[in-house]
Amino acid sequence: MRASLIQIAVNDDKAVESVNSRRERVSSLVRAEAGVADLVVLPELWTTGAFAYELFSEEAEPLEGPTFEAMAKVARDAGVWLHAGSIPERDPEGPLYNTSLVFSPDGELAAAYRKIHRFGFDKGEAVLMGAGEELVTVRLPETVAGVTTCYDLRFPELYRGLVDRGAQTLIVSAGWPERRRSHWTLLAQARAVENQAFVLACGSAGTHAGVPQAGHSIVVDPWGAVLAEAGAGEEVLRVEFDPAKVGVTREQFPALKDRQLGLAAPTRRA
Ligand SMILES: O=C(O)CCC(=O)C(=O)O
Repeated sequence: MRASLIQIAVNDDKAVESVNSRRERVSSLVRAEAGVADLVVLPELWTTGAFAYELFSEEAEPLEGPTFEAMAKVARDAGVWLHAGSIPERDPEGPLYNTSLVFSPDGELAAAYRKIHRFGFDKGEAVLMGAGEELVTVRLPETVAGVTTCYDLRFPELYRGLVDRGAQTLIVSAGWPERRRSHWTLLAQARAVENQAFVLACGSAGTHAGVPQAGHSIVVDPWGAVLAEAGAGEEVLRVEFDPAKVGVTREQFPALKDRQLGLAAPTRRA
């Protein structure tokens, strides 16, 4: 399977690049992967920038808004599976959500995932957006992918839940800050090793509301080996991997079978 992770540089200054111009630029970048990739992955909140909190409400869209339309079209044009990163979604009945969209090569919505773990503790996304409640997997041609977003990467129980639903590839779409880049790399490898799954983690470049982004999108195999890693700037990270390696790894080193499921339920909060 051939995957392209497009590590978009987001500048939240609209005088430098408007949301519309970025949508067009990203569409061209995805279109350029026609014939090169089976799956394309984009970062979290690339229309606004993950830390440009004041833009969330201003640029929020209904699920089937302009980004949905543009990404559905470009998935079809390019003939690729497209994880189109996430949008600030305005639910007419409720709050904003940080919602990832996955399209099939015929431009149909294959999955929508509302980020479960919101970042910011008592500010930012954690207060401006609602929390998703549903784990989401999507069946791709050669693998089942679990869909996750940025801060989710710190919560291993989410990934175990996805594995229990059949996930063999774990996709992380992120706007991870440079300040904690070492955590990003370490956690991506940890999620791959402990779940014996591929991890495709697509970050963002640039600076969002004064927060420099880590970039360093990374693809890790089920043994924890880094197959590809991007630098800090805008880049298309291309990788080819064999999804069958998940089954082989799980069979040859069957650690997942030794889980003690009775330990999983938390008894208290830290
Ligand atoms: O967990 C982190 O260090 C970064 C998380 C984050 O930036 C996000 O979820 O938007």
